[in-house]
Amino acid sequence: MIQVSQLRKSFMTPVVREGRFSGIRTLFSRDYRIKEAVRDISFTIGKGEFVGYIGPNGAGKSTTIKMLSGILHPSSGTVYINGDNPHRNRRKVARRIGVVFGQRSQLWWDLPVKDSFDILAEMYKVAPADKRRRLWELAELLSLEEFWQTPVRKLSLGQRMRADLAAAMLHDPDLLFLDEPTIGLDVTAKRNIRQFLKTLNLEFGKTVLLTTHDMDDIEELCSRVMVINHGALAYDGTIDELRGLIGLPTVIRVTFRGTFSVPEEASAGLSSRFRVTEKTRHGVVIEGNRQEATAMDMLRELSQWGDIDDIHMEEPEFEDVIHRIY
Ligand SMILES: Nc1ncnc2c1ncn2[C@@H]1O[C@H](COP(=O)(O)OP(=O)(O)OP(=O)(O)O)[C@@H](O)[C@H]1O
Repeated sequence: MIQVSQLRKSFMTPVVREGRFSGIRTLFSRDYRIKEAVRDISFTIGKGEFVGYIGPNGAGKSTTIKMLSGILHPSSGTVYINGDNPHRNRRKVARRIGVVFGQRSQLWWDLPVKDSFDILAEMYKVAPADKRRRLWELAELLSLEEFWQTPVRKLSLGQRMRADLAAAMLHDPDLLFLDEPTIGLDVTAKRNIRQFLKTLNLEFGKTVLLTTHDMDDIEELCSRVMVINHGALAYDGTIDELRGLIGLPTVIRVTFRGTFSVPEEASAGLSSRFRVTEKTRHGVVIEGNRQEATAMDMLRELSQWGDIDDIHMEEPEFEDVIHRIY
């Protein structure tokens, strides 16, 4: 569905002059600095995937999304959306994709929400019957009626985001690019948006590429995560594999029924599969790396120490994992 090969984008920015009349001198400067915002990125995304695209500020996420949606022209490399080049076949590709930039609205600021949808339906040539049906579905999923007649500038951030998401779906695209759709929202609003995105993906089979700084968005929604850092792809895989690669331990707390005995090599930290970090009268706490031993391996070994009564497992926080990469 999306094929990206050796994608690059460089920006030329004038070198900022210092001293008197620095603004004017910068404006007429012939010295430029090249900023490589995206460097040799390649990936493919299949139909129905929900992929998180994460990275620190300035890593190149928005620049990538702009190239995928045809807003920016790559310096080199190729992008194909369903076999089409989004820059050359911009109109055709635009019909297949929906884009939401959380920081900017695509709705008309002074018009009631309803009017923006009328304009968008015209622009995308959505047939009146389709428009009615989709608006009915979207209004149901995103509770649009409460602000249907309100000018966009008077909407709360959460309402504005719901309206923007609905607007992006009005022409029924199969692919959604979302750039920070939960930015600045409170917990309830975030939950509602995530629920909507889950429904789009699971029930309507939409493919989603999501950029966010909210790791809960990623954990809740994405089966795959791509990490971009300094313009280059640093990781592409599942969240669990990423946890394993980074090597932060999984913590397992076990209590035993009655007596139990910890083998000497485990007490001494000689077991290569995990370490015992705490021992009490009722049980132990162990830490293990899921790359070296699965949770089942660890539990199988623990069950030989005594009669297990209760188990509590804590995966490393995704946030901590991400800090290790950035
Ligand atoms: N039009 C532009 N002209 C010059 N430099 C730009 C332009 N757009 C982006 N950049 C630079 O390219 C780099 C990548 O920017 P981009 O907006 O893609 O990052 P991002 O990962 O989306 O960041 P954030 O998380 O802060 O939104 C940054 O250093 C940015 O300053």
